[in-house]
Amino acid sequence: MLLSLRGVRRAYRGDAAPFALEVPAFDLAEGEVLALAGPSGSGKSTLLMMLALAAPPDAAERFDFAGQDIARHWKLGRGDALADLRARRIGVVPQTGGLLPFLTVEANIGLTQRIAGRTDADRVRLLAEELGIAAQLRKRPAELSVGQRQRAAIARALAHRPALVLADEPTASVHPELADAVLTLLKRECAAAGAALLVATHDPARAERLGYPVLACRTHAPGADGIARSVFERVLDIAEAA
Ligand SMILES: Nc1ncnc2c1ncn2[C@@H]1O[C@H](COP(=O)(O)OP(=O)(O)OP(=O)(O)O)[C@@H](O)[C@H]1O
Repeated sequence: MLLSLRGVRRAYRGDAAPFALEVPAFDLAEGEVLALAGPSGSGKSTLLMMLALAAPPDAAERFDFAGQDIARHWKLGRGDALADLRARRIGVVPQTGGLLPFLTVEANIGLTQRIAGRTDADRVRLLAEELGIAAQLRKRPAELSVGQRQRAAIARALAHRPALVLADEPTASVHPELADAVLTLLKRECAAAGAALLVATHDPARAERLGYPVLACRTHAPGADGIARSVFERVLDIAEAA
């Protein structure tokens, strides 16, 4: 199993609208694809940030990723181990590309490789070809169309051969035909690279139509304690689910 979480929780407290994300159980196998669906404010980004090892859980009975005990790393303050895992094993596709404006498209795509200490110019070119942006490699991001930027962001997320790609609403800022293309390319490239893929989306119907299994969260209005809750749950072990 690439990712296995049990009894994980992350909460935002404070007087105004406290919120808790609860993950009683969540499994994702190597190379698996999944769309995470839920209304605005249901905690999709919070879950992705935690899975990107960028935000700690408040509680975690188990949080394993790529054979490592993430709950223990957080508990021991092993920021170096978390950063190293993030750099080598995780790719992120942000909502609007997130490319660095002062680097060429080629350097932007190669950035994840440089951070992971694994440069491979051939792979950068191959990904750019597969994603139809090979002619754009010498340009800066501002000289690309929105769709080309999103494709460059997909290439960058995969350039260092991560085990897991996380995409937070990667189609939120593109028009509908392009949204289909982005989701299709993302799935195809992750499959080709053997990477697992998690995509947060407002639009589960589109994801489903394009062949993504969809995990919908359960949302609960604030109870007596005033805390709104969202629950993401998915168990792959049949014995455990029974
Ligand atoms: N830094 C923060 N401090 C306090 N509350 C926060 C913080 N970040 C998010 N929240 C709250 O946590 C809840 C979940 O937010 P999150 O961004 O994870 O939802 P989302 O499903 O990704 O929403 P959207 O689809 O609109 O992007 C929301 O109620 C939000 O107001």
